[in-house]
Amino acid sequence: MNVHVNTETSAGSKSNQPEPGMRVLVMTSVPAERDAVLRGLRGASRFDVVVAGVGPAAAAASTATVLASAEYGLVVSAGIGGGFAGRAEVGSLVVASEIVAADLGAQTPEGFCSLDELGFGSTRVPVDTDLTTRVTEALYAAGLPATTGPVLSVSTVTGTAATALELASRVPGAAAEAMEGYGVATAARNRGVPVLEIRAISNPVGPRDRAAWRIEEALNILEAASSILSEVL
Ligand SMILES: O=C(O)c1cccc(C(=O)CC[C@H]2O[C@@H](n3cnc4c(=O)[nH]cnc43)[C@H](O)[C@@H]2O)c1
Repeated sequence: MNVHVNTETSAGSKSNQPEPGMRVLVMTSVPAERDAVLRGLRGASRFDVVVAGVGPAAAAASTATVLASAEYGLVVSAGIGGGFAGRAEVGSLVVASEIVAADLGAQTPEGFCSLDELGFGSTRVPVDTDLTTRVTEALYAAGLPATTGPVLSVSTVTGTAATALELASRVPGAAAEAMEGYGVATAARNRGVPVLEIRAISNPVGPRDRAAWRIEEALNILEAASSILSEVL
């Protein structure tokens, strides 16, 4: 885990409504995402930005470790992600309206059965609607192409049109896909800390074409979004 921690002490909130002046923990999966967020934040001292690693397990474990060591009023899962056709174009931003573990469940002859349907808990972490709306509107007002919708967390990056369609029908309105949000959100929920997820879209969700991922473009828009976050949070 690669930690960029500021040294100020905290008076963070554990309510569902983050308080003004709270400390904010931003979790990314890789150093390039962390660096983009840090460039955007331009030294804003209330923010700590931590590299968690790729995937839900690394994200949950790293977030839990950081939250055990300091008080935060908000946790943000931030990075690049895939965009669902017709919902989020490459180069745009998605702010999660909810964070959904879209492949957590069981395959059955009748189709996918979620953890919820199996009776083992919830695959959805709600996000405070007012906060999501405030952030999305601030991004939009700053001229950034931002939308809100469910962001799916998956353990396997989608690589076929069939899987993209299946996920979109499993979660109506699905806007983006990434790998860490549910892990970050689960750790935050366990400590009663509100969570946000923001994805800068680097690729469409669908047939795998890794060479076509527009990572630089997505990192640039993640940087721009982070500069707005430092003002609105
Ligand atoms: O190679 C690079 O320079 C580079 C820079 C920044 C990030 C990366 C990653 O590969 C990050 C992996 C991260 O990206 C998320 N992601 C992006 N697109 C998708 C997708 O279509 N489906 C699922 N996840 C996606 C994911 O959260 C990964 O952790 C490389």
